[in-house]
Amino acid sequence: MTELRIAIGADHGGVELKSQLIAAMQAAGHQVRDFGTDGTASVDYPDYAAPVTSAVLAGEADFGVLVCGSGIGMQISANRRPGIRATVLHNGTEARLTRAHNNANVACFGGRTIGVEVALDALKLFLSTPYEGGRHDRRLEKIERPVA
Ligand SMILES: O=C(CO)[C@H](O)[C@H](O)[C@H](O)COP(=O)(O)O
Repeated sequence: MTELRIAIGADHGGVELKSQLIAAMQAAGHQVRDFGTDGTASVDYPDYAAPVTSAVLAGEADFGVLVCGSGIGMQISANRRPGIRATVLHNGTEARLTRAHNNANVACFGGRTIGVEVALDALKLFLSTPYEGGRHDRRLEKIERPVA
């Protein structure tokens, strides 16, 4: 697999899974930039979605990975930023499809809702599946276009 630059962040509900995802990505040869959090003290997920999505939008990271209790708060926060396409992943099929069809650039996980093996499988597929383009370009352009 090509070496990728990954920005990752989590709140307290995702910190354990974050460590496991980092270890797997580093073992696969990817370059990982960890924006925290590093402990189980209660924090606010938007504070971690912000620097990770900034790194993706600035071109400093190829992909972002965000983990909270459910993945949902991170997904909502990340998708407020134009140019970010973030998806909560529950399995490998969703990971493959959101790359192939949606050109997703941020993968979100629920540290309290997904098993580590399923998360690792989904992340591997997310990072290795290319965007298909073609008819999907038209739809992604419509997402970015202001609604009249
Ligand atoms: O945003 C979320 C819910 O959609 C995340 O799961 C958060 O991690 C969660 O809300 C944090 O909850 P806590 O009770 O403050 O630990």
